[in-house]
Amino acid sequence: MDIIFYHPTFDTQSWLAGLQQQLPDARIREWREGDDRPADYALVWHPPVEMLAGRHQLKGVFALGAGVDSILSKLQAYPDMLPAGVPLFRLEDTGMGLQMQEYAVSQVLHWFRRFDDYQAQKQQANWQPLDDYRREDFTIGLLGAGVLGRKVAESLTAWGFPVRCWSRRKKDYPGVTSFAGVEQLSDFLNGTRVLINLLPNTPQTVGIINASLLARLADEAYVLNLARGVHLVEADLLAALDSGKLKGAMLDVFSKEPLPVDSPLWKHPRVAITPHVAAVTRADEAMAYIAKTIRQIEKGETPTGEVSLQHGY
Ligand SMILES: NC(=O)C1=CN([C@@H]2O[C@H](COP(=O)(O)OP(=O)(O)OC[C@H]3O[C@@H](n4cnc5c(N)ncnc54)[C@H](OP(=O)(O)O)[C@@H]3O)[C@@H](O)[C@H]2O)C=CC1
Ligand SMILES: O=C(O)C(=O)CO
Repeated sequence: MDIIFYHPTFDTQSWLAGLQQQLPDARIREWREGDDRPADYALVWHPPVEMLAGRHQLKGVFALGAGVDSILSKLQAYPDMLPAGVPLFRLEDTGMGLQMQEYAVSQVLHWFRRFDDYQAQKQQANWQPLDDYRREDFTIGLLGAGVLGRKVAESLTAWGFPVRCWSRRKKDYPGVTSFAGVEQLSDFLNGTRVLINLLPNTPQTVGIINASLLARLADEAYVLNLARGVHLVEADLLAALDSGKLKGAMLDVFSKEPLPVDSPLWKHPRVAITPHVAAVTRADEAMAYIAKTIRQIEKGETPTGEVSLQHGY
């Protein structure tokens, strides 16, 4: 079996070596411009169109991340990039679930224990105990309840917070109230104090966190965007912070990355920023997952993790 690999920033040699250990019988090579030799599988991130176009013999393409929006948007522009019938897989969790849990739990607790207020008081040398927040007033709402959203929901129910989720299809997760579809979005938002976004970037979800959505959250709400920058209308977020509707926001992803130095988000006292690091691809776990999936395909089994081109995630 032949496998081609392309990632613009990963350490290609260590990936090739690691994959070889997982799949000792495979011939694995870095794809370089002009390489049109046969391949059974392609492992990619931001692939050049010519890497995949015309490769009808591929048995699978693996995105080296959880979100496939960059590949699918390229596919919109170049529909022949992924030959018809070739399945596209993405990374399901592979260590990202735990990272998302760490991020979400630490920030929710930061807001719940009012560390943002105490930090502001510290600037004024102000020694002033504040009223505790109550868990029942701190409902967490997860936009997106897939592989990562579910993990984050689990970690927050474990801390005793009321947790609800919103997805396309209804969920039955222990301790989590499920809302599904656009018709239940308002009910989901009503009373949500901390909104955590883990949706995929699709035509239906772009710009979903906008002024009208923010207005429906509980007062003094918080927003944690862990998914994609295009989900959030940054100007609407700033307006909601300045009006007092929102108390704080923590953003890992931005409509333009790196976030431009002149973005007002950098200077806003109630916006915290991380540079798209909420959950990164863990090489060992990703390689083990890809190898397992390839073995399943080779045995004629149906693995999970295939992207629905119809739904865009
Ligand atoms: N910041 C970072 O470092 C990282 C960000 N990400 C982002 O997180 C996203 C989520 O990842 P993951 O959990 O693995 O993805 P999944 O595909 O497993 O989950 C997506 C969830 O969104 C729901 N959904 C999709 N479209 C809609 C819609 N139109 N209306 C309502 N719900 C919808 C799905 O509903 P249903 O369950 O019904 O299908 C599902 O619950 C990725 O797409 C990526 O963009 C991922 C990794 C790292
Ligand atoms: O895997 C993804 O989709 C990411 O955003 C990684 O940072």
